[in-house]
Amino acid sequence: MLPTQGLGPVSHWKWHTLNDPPVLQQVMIDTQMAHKDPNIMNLDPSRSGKTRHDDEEMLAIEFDNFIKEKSKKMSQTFKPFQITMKALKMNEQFSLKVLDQATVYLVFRAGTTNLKLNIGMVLDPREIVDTETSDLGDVSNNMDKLPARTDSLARLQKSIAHAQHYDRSLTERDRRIRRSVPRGSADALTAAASCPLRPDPSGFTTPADSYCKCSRRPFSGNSYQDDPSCYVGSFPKDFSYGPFEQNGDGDSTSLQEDHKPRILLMGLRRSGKSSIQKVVFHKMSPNETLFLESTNKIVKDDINNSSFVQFQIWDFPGQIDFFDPTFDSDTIFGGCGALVFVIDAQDDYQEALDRLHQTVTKAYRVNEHIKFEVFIHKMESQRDIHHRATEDLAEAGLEHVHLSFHLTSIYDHSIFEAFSKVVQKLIPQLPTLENLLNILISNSGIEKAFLFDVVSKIYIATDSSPVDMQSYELCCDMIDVVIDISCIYGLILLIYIATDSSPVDMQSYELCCDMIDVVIDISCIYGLILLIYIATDSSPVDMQSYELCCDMIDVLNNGTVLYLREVNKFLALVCILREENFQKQVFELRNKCQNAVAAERTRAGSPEPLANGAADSAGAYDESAAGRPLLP
Ligand SMILES: Nc1nc2c(ncn2[C@@H]2O[C@H](COP(=O)(O)OP(=O)(O)OP(=O)(O)O)[C@@H](O)[C@H]2O)c(=O)[nH]1
Repeated sequence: MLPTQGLGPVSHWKWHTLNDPPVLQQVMIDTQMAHKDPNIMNLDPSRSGKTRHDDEEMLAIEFDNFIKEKSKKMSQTFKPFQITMKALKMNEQFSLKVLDQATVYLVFRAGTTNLKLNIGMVLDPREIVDTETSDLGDVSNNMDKLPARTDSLARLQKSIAHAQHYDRSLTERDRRIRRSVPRGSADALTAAASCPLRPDPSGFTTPADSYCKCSRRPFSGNSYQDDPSCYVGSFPKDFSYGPFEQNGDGDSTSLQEDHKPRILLMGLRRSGKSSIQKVVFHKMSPNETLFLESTNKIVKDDINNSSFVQFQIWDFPGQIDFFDPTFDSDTIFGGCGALVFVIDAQDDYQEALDRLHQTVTKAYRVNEHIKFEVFIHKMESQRDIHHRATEDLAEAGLEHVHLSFHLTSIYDHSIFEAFSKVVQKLIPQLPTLENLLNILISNSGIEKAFLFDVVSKIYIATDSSPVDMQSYELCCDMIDVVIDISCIYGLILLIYIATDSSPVDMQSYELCCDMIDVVIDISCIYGLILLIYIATDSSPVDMQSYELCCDMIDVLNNGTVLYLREVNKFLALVCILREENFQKQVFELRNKCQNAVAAERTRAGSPEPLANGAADSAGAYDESAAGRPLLP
């Protein structure tokens, strides 16, 4: 407590047991007031301008007492005690009212203003050694104990932990963003943000122009030169395909005109067709699908905004009747690439199997090239369904018709995985893409590479190594994080750090700083690089991203790096690789960049940076960083 002039020298109340009156003690060592707030100091006019000189002898005595008191406290066993209610006037405005350990009111009264703050808490006596300097945030109390005794305590603990983490990360972010001395890397970031991925295809660029055009500010939507509508560097948050188009079943003109691959969603009523479509392509959360109304006409959805995923999905009503004369099976099945039949495995599926059989035979007669995909949806009893469905077809003489079965649920990533496979079969470039990814991983130490459609999170292609669900989920989570963060901050570059609660060590921190520099350097030349580097705990940018990252941490705490590179507005390459391989790649890439810059300068006949400051990639490239080892 800060005394006023009338009260005496610097002193504080010491309150050892709540049943004894607190004792006012003079403070010799100013432990609590290392950073004096001038505003508070001004409240005491008697001390203005004066500095208190410490009395060496008194300090020595107090220090000695302090040690003795501390050791006594440490050996002492605390016993729980009953508290008698107490009120204590501290000064003219403040008073304290103690009801029990958890209810201690600090009351402020000034005129008609009356404020009350509960500062009580139940402390764990085994952990409190020093009551003098403990801060509320420093001591653990009953609420910190895990596992929490009740759900509400658990929620409270989670919120507190989140809030503390959030607070720490904000401070950390602030510290990093508001550097007092501008650094080269900040300029590099500006330059990188304005750098197109590819040189101007028109060819009318000077050598100096060919890498960067930095007329744009980093946080605005940057564009490809060949596609002004494409953003580089930040996926918009409200990322989705165009409006959900609802054409009635009579719209046959547009059916014939449209040559995009068509995917039909069929199945019994309430099997989950519309939910699948909404969750995968319209970002609906699974819980919201509970409120979906039954579909009563064919709903056509154009998935056409993406560079690769261009098709239509037709969602059929569950009760569709193939024998109805208005059902034009030639038009419907004729232009169909894939037919996804959804079976609700939680329901009695005999009827669904009958309908599957009926649908496949009808469709096959019209179009032999249809890919038949069966989603065994909502559950795991796929074996029986699989067996009986193929048996039924064989009995009808259609044993050569191939059905691909997928176990799906909208409540996990399985529905995205299954849809990825459906879409991949419709992409003519798939073998080339797979080949390229195979070449990429065999030359780079990458363990798994996915080419993602970032909107739907279905993957267009992957290398030929098996896909495990966990890696796929990780990559999906990463896309979510990147979309969240890039749209909040418009940053093109991110080193994202998260792990368990182990302390941050300086070495990993410095390593991350180095990596930021390196990636900025590279992105100056190669355009956009988005990177999530999981290394240590710090700096989540927002709660949602933090939670997503937490999910990833469980898997990625063993030196694995997730790497995302935006290919264009809708496509991203996401790779999983070992940390040491990543270091190697980054290092090699950096050397290549350095050589490229040097070659470009020689070609331009200019030993100086190509253009000034942030407006030029070469200028922004920090050469002193090039020879610096990545690892401290
Ligand atoms: N448990 C579970 N429920 C799901 C899943 N997918 C969808 N559902 C639920 O199934 C119900 C029916 O979903 P819809 O998408 O309306 O089914 P539909 O096949 O389009 O139905 P119709 O339009 O009548 O043909 C909804 O309550 C969904 O929440 C899933 O994977 N698991």
